[in-house]
Amino acid sequence: MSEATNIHPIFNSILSREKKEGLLKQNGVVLWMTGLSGSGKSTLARALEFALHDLGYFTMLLDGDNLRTGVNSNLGFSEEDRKENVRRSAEVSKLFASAGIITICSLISPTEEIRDAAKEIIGEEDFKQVFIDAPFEVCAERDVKGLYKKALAGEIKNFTGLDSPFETPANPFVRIPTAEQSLEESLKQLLEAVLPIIKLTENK
Ligand SMILES: Nc1ncnc2c1ncn2[C@@H]1O[C@H](COP(=O)(O)OS(=O)(=O)O)[C@@H](OP(=O)(O)O)[C@H]1O
Ligand SMILES: Nc1ncnc2c1ncn2[C@@H]1O[C@H](COP(=O)(O)OP(=O)(O)O)[C@@H](O)[C@H]1O
Repeated sequence: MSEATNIHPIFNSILSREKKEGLLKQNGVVLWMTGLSGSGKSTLARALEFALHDLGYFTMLLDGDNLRTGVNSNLGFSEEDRKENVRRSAEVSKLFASAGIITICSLISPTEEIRDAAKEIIGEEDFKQVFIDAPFEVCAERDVKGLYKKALAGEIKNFTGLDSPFETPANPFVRIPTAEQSLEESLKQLLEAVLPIIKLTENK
């Protein structure tokens, strides 16, 4: 909630979103990737961005780890901080999507409440939830950054899936089971889901 008073927002620009989407020849959207650490969010987000770029789409990738070095640098991993982390990331994503950009936002965003809050900010129409699904044991086995080893040794507190919850998304736009298929198959599945919604609709 804003703490400032006497604020009078105007539309950012009189140039409409439709005009921008028309120029870019695409529909702006937020592809919201959720999943455990090590599930494959960043890997797939990067692969998707390259693939879309090669197909002529204009994209922006917002990755949780990266956002935490900048706009979210004062936040940790308590429930309150994760909520604020997701709130800010959703607000930023919304700005990019409103400029017609295909925005890939990859954050653990561990609970339904947190993801619903992101959906509320971005708007149901633009919010497409991509569940990157890999079991805790598989992520711990991959242990890309060595965080599971540390968390299981008690060196990291509030670790997602261990002493901090991760809730399975009830109704994702698409679920990508990365423990059951290759990166190439995951990317293909993701592209098949995404391409129909980003193709420019008539009259723009
Ligand atoms: N306690 C704890 N739990 C989970 N993850 C941790 C933690 N501490 C640090 N990290 C690193 O932070 C990355 C997750 O940040 P997010 O902003 O995506 O998390 S959240 O959406 O606010 O829950 C996460 O990145 P990914 O592995 O890409 O998910 C980790 O690199
Ligand atoms: N089908 C798949 N899709 C994405 N990543 C996969 C897949 N299969 C195995 N992996 C591996 O899993 C790891 C996921 O790590 P990362 O992308 O950093 O996850 P996250 O961003 O969710 O923490 C990478 O080492 C990646 O190569």
